[in-house]
Amino acid sequence: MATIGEVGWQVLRGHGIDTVFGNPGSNELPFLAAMPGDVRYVLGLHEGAVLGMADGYAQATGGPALVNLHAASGSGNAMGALTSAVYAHSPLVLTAGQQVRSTVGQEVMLTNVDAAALPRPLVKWSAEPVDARDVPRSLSQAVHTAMLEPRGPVYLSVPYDDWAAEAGPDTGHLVGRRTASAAALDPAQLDALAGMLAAASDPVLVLGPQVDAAGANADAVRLAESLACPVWIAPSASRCPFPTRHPGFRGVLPASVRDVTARLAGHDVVLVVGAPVFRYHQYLPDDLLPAGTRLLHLTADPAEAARAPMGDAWVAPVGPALAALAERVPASGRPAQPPRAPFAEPASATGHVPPEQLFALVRTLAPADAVHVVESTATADAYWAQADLTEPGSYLFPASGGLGFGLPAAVGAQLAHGSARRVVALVGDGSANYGITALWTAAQYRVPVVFVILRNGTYGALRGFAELLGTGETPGLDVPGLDFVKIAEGYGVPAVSARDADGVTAALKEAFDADGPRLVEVLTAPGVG
Ligand SMILES: Cc1ncc(Cn2c(C)c(CCOP(=O)(O)OP(=O)(O)O)sc2=O)c(N)n1
Ligand SMILES: [Ca+2]
Repeated sequence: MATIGEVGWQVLRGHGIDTVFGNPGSNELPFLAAMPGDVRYVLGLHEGAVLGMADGYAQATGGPALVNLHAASGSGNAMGALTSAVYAHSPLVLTAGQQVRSTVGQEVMLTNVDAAALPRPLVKWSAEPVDARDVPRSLSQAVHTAMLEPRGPVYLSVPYDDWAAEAGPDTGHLVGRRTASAAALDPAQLDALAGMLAAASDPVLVLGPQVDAAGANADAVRLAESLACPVWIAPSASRCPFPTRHPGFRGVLPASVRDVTARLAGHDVVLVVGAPVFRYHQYLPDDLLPAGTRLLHLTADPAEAARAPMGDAWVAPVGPALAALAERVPASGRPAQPPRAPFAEPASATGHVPPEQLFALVRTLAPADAVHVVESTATADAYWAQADLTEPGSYLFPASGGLGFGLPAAVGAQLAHGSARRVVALVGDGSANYGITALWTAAQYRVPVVFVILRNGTYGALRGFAELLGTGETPGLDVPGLDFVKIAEGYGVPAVSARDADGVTAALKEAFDADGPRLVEVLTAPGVG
């Protein structure tokens, strides 16, 4: 008779899972011993990097992505990265090894106490099967739950003696099982939405990560062109759902009530698609909407619809809904949006490369369809001023703002894209440290990410918040003395440092020509310590 481990892996392989991101402990070894030979194990040196790699991989492939962590300590290390995965609706299947089932109650070493409670509320579902014979069905439930709308991470803790147990006779039904999210807006709902948009005198679209995750960017363009309206990306953008050089594109909405309301002023109808309403960040209170503005909200996530503080919401997968609205909404007759102004020539400096100049160099030197994984938190305006993103899946940012996403997610995304698309990571010298061990995985597996570290010697975004909050010069705002060339080389990634445009140009050209990972440290501020 087959073992639980053999059948469990048959269930996972039946879903096309051929890669595991992990960091093992003794509790995980029996699961890994049963792993089929055609499954790739990608080792990360810290579980935060493991989770971040899996998140980048899942967002690039559409998922599911399998993660294997070590009991409570490994799961705990991954929690920071999980705060982004849950808001990114990333379909991750987290598995964690548990001590021998009969010893858990006495809390022997490496017991994951109350394992299913540990990752909540950062997962859609969390469980530890009450009997070894339920492990294969629980694995099946985990994959289906992660992939059904709204997608999201799940967690399954499995006592390590379960894997050798004998599987029951009925597990064969699990391997071929398929589930699908079929809910959609009905014709009356679509007609009502299309009617409100067509009747609007000055509509505006606000698009979120679900649009890009659904690959519905082109339908968003069709709808925007029918309406001849401006288009914003929703605040705290974790993906880019609309071509940034399209005439209608206006940028990313700022992340405060006051500034969102100011940007929406004058519009009588706002259609938000595929984003929460809204992921504000800076606390600057004001009216939630301009007077006379109606907000319509379309999302796949019922929780986003329910918790929004204003507007009317419809819950359905956003891809089919956008396509249907693009079909239904007639040309408005308004003049098309004027072409975007050419890129501004960014300022240069002596002894360092200002961020906007760096982003302009990346735009001109990276492949046109490069995937940008960004985690440089004080340079967003400069980045979007120079962004030329067209394809779906071109941009990833930590969805919860929890740092440690950038370097690992870039490795995961590049593993997903293979030779089809290059991934460039644009990460601050503060953020880089939270996921730095991903450099080792990139080196060991020869994952050709181009890592660009923006070195300004400070937590720039916190300096911005200190100004906003009037907290002055608090401790913990500067990160001097970090040598990312030595750090990178210590993890096996060839690296150079550059402090002028010629140096950056030469380094990026070499990096994008390389068949392995490269790191380019760029001094982006004067007098960096
Ligand atoms: C895990 C974690 N720790 C701390 C923070 C707080 N934090 C920190 C420490 C930031 C500074 C990031 O500095 P950077 O060098 O990466 O980029 P900038 O210099 O461009 O801000 S932004 C921010 O929200 C966070 N978001 N996530
Ligand atoms: Ca910095």
